[in-house]
Amino acid sequence: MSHKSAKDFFRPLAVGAPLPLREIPARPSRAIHFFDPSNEKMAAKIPGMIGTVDVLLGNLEDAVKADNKVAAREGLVKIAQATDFGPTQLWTRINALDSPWVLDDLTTLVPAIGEKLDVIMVPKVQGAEDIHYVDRLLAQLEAKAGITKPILIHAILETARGVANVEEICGASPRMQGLSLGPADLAADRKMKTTRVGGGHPGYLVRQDPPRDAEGNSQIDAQRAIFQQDLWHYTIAKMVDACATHGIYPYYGPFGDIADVVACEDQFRNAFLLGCVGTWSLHPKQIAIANRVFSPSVEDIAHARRVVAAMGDGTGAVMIDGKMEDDASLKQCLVLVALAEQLAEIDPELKKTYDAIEVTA
Ligand SMILES: CC(C)(COP(=O)(O)OP(=O)(O)OC[C@H]1O[C@@H](n2cnc3c(N)ncnc32)[C@H](O)[C@@H]1OP(=O)(O)O)[C@@H](O)C(=O)NCCC(=O)NCCSC(=O)C[C@H](O)C(=O)O
Ligand SMILES: [Mg+2]
Repeated sequence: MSHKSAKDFFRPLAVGAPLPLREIPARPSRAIHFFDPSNEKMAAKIPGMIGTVDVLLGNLEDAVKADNKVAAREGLVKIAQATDFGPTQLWTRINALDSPWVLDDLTTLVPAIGEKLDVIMVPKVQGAEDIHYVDRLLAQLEAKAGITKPILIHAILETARGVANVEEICGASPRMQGLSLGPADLAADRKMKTTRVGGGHPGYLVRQDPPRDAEGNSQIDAQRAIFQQDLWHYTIAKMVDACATHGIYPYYGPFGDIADVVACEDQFRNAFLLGCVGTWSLHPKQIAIANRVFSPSVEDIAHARRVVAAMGDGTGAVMIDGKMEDDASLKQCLVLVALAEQLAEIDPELKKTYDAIEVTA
C-alpha cells in the first residue's frame, strides 16, 4: 500500500498541482481505440472517429517503431492541439518507465496538451513504486504548466509481478483510473506458451471423461467432447476484484486476430460479464464490436427494469417469470440500469433504443 497516511492521500504532490479527485468519474469507455500518431493514414482518420468511439488513445509504446517515437509524440501533440474531442476522451499510452523515451513523453505531453489529456496509460507496471513515480512527476509537471484538473493514471497488468501486486497498484494513488490486461507481454513474462495476442488457445482445454464399456473399462479412444478454456480468466477475475475494491475500472486489452471478429466478440463478452467496463480496439472494425458488447442488451435492461419496478422499496422477495428476485438481484439489476443511463447520455442511438423498452408487469 501507499506510504501516505489517509489524511495526506488527497493532498497534491506538488505545490500548485490540482487537487486529487475523491471519486473516479464513471465515464463510458467501452472501446479504447489505439492509433499510432506517427502513421499519417491513421492520424488522418482520428477527427472523423470523434463521437463514434468513447476513447481515442494516441499510442507511443509498443507497435510504434523506435525510429518513429519522436514523430509519434509530436504527432499526438499536433492532433490534440488541433482537435475538439467533444464527448470522446483523449488518452495516451506512454513508453515504459525504463525506456529512453518516457521522460520526454511526459515532459512534452503535459505542458503541451495536459488540459486535453484525460488519462495516461502506463505500461508494464510492476508495483506501487511505479505509480508513485509517475504520480509525483505528473504533479510537478501539472503545477508548472498550470493544469487545472488532475491527469488520471491507467496501469497495464502485463508482468507476473504486476499481477501479484495488483492490489497495491490499484490503491497507490488517487489518480488511479483503472487497469487493462496486457496479455502478450504478460504471456511472455510468465513464460506461457501462447504466441497469440489475447484470446484463447485450442490446446488449453478440458476433455469429457471417457465412456466405460460393460465391464467398466475406460474407452479412452472413444470420441469425446472437448471444451476450450479461457487462458485469461484468472487474471481478469483478479483484476476485476482489485479494481472494485479500490473504486476504479477494469478493462480487457488487445485482441490481435483482427480478422476473427467472432472470437473477438466472445473474448470481449467474457470480460463484460466478469465486470470489465471496456476493452481495447486495435482496428476500426473492433470499435463496433466493443460498443455492442459493452452496452447492456435490450433484454437485460427490460428485465432489470421489471425487477426494479417489482421490488418497490428494495426489500423482500418476489417471483418474476418463475424466478426469485430479492435485494441482491435488485442490486445486480441496478448495475445494468445505471450503466444504460450513463451510455444513453453520450450515445443518442442507444438512448432511443433504451427509451423504447416497455416495462411489463
Ligand atoms: C493491425 C494493423 C497493423 C492493421 O493495419 P492495416 O493492415 O493497415 O489494416 P487495414 O488495411 O485493414 O486498414 C484499413 C484502413 O484503416 C486504417 N486503420 C487501421 N488501423 C487503424 C487504427 N488503429 N486507427 C485508425 N485507422 C486505422 C488503415 O490505415 C487503413 O486506412 P486506408 O488505407 O486509408 O483505408 C493496424 O490496425 C494497427 O497498427 N493497429 C494498432 C496496433 C496497436 O496499437 N498495437 C498496440 C496495442 S496491442 C499491445 O501493445 C499489446 C499489449 O501491450 C500486450 O502486451 O498485450
Ligand atoms: Mg504490452
